[in-house]
Amino acid sequence: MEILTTGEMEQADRLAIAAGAPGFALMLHAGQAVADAATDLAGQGPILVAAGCGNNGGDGFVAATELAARGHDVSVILLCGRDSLKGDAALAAKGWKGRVLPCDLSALGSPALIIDALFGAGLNRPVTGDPQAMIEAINANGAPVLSVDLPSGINGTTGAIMGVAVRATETVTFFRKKPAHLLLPGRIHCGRVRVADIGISDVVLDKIRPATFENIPDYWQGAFPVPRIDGHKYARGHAVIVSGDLTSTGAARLSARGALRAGAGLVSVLSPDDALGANTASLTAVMVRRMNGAAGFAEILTDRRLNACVIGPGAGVGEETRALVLTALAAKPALVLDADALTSFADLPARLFEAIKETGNTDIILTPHEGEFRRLFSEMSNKHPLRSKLERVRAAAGRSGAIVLLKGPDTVVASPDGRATIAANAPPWLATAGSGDVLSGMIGGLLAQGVPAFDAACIGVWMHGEAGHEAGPGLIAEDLPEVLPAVLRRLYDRFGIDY
Ligand SMILES: NC(=O)C1=CN([C@@H]2O[C@H](COP(=O)(O)OP(=O)(O)OC[C@H]3O[C@@H](n4cnc5c(N)ncnc54)[C@H](OP(=O)(O)O)[C@@H]3O)[C@@H](O)[C@H]2O)[C@H](O)CC1
Ligand SMILES: [K+]
Repeated sequence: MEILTTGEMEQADRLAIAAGAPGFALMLHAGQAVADAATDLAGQGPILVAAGCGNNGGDGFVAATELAARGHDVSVILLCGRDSLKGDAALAAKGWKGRVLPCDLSALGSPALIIDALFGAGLNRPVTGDPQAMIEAINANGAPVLSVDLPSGINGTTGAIMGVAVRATETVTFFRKKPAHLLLPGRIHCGRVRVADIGISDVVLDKIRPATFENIPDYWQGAFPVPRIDGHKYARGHAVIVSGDLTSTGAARLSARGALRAGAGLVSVLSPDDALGANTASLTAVMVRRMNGAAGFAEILTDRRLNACVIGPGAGVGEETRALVLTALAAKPALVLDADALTSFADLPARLFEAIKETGNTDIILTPHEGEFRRLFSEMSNKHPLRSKLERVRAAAGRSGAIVLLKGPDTVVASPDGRATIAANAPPWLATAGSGDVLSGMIGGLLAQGVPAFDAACIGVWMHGEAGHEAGPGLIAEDLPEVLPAVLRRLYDRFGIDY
């Protein structure tokens, strides 16, 4: 499903109006959708609408009018004088026949529901003064809150808090989600998110051509790899995972198991001499192969059947790992660079990015967490506090020439071609030691099966999140590969694949 920035949403609005849908009709639909959600939340109790001075407030007036017509006890507080309302908002306020209370915090009372219609897409600066006091009072009130379009104070495009923001129980947005409904901290402030149809046709998307999508199976169903009845294990690729030395071999084994469970036909751990014993003693279906430094690695990779490679988990930071990465880049298998493979280039990012661009290989994925991202992409990290995670990852993909996957509760995957996805399905307990190692292996396993890199990254992230839910609280990284069959089974059912 497409995600629209507030600018793109305005464009959708304009295109719909140009195609014959009156702007006020859109507002009427929006207000009705808010009223429907409010009825579900408030039961028969009194409802307070806190309205702002723009069209978000206009939606609030329409909802108030509709709810009163349905027999609810409704009151409205307005941030500004009624006379200062303009356009559709003024029209909506005319339809409201009840009293409008002045912006007095004591007027909030003890409603069964507060409808937050203070600011939506038009928020353009930090919230101060009366609106700030109103938002703080709404948060302190204790009543459930239904936000119109966005929790007031949240920037729709970045998900950032503009000084202070409403904490909603539920948010009703219109036509499509905005980045703030998925990116943190916005997502936390939204509560449940409902997307309402307000009469804008999907045809407008042909003109807007959005490049951001929610990372859900519908988005990548066409790229999802299904083993063929007439296939064999060699048709499902051979992923190789580079192991660290004797002191750190577990990460590569976790990664390898992730690759195998994600469906790679064959998986090998490439092991330095000193770690051969440790690796062979603890692997069964995954094979182990001796690898002596970058020269040995180059020789192994001359076998083109080894079509996907993961470097980074437990690899160690320094010149040796840099050499392995440059060797893999030259050999051109599909490649996941994670953890130490990224940190090894923290002081020489340009060297990595130039090598990536020189290969012409488009199947390269960098999978940093926030710390690794900051080290590798220091020029596009948190210097601009209002630059969103989405924008930072897009910029990093453009700069590096690789797919960049920035992990977190709102994992963003971006491609140098501009496409990006945001995932919202990861449970908090997924943030545990070794979890990222399994993810890199799962993506390697998908690459081995010939899935294009951007899709492999998106599928891997989504399945990893689902595996987190499947294993549940208390999960450790070892659980993740073991619950993948259950995740895959549900996907097969969802896609209608026979098995
Ligand atoms: N897009 C659609 O399809 C539809 C959208 N609807 C609803 O409309 C809002 C967007 O309405 P808009 O009037 O553009 O903006 P807001 O209501 O969010 O904000 C109103 C004005 O508030 C001022 N502002 C901005 N930031 C602050 C601040 N921090 N403190 C005080 N005031 C602020 C700003 O005006 P200025 O002149 O003061 O700059 C805003 O313009 C959308 O979210 C939907 O709810 C339609 O009803 C349905 C179709
Ligand atoms: K709002």
